[in-house]
Amino acid sequence: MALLSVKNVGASFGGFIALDDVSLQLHEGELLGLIGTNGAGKSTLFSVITGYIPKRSGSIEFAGEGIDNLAVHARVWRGLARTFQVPREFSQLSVFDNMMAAAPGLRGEGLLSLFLSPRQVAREEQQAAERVNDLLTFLNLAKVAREPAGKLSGGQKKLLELGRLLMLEPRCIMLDEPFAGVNPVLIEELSLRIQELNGRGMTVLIIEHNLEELSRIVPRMYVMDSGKVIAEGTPDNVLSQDLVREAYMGGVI
Ligand SMILES: Nc1ncnc2c1ncn2[C@@H]1O[C@H](COP(=O)(O)OP(=O)(O)OP(=O)(O)O)[C@@H](O)[C@H]1O
Repeated sequence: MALLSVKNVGASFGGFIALDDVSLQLHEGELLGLIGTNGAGKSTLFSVITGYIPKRSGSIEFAGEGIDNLAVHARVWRGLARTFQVPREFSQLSVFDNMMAAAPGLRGEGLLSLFLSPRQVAREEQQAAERVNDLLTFLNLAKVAREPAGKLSGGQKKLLELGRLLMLEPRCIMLDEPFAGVNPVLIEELSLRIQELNGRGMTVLIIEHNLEELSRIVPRMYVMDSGKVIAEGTPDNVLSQDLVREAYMGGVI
């Protein structure tokens, strides 16, 4: 069954058509790739799915329900969460505090906390801190937990971004170029973590320009060009198609 179903979606910026009749199915538990040349519309599609950019036509369903009218945060509550090409960490805050800031529903400093007992507030924070520590260990970031996030390498920032996403306890994660600006050792690390998450049942959709690494880990991918989906299938099948080879540098992939 499709967890995420994008049907005939169109989107434009002024008169420019960025998405033209795009359809895509992401199955529960799948690890799916989305590739395409610069400006093909991949990030725009992520933004439309997550509600950052309105669509002009078509429909989007998540877990069997239409989400077209939901705001960004309401889509996140349903379990749909994304990263951005450029990580958005709070550079002055520690890695640990960046993770804590992503914890949903912490009421320690909210008005609601006036009606909760201090013990209840402390328990919630304790639970979030335990989750942060578990995730930092999983992501191999425990050793830099007290460092300011701005000091991390490009790859560690991507791992932190993934961690902040996982704090939301999503059902489906959408990663926008997770390997961009990351050294080969950390690409391997990130790749393993993504595969491990998927092995535990997480549904994953990845936009990536590193076709070699992506092809190694995803069983299936879509290809976009000029706002349209031009191919779908296994990496070997897709990357050998003439239309795809033409889109990529006139035939050289
Ligand atoms: N906010 C915007 N306003 C106007 N045009 C935009 C906007 N965002 C994207 N575009 C245009 O829409 C097209 C698709 O952009 P998009 O970022 O979705 O492509 P992409 O496939 O993610 O590319 P890349 O791989 O380079 O990130 C591009 O021509 C881009 O210039």
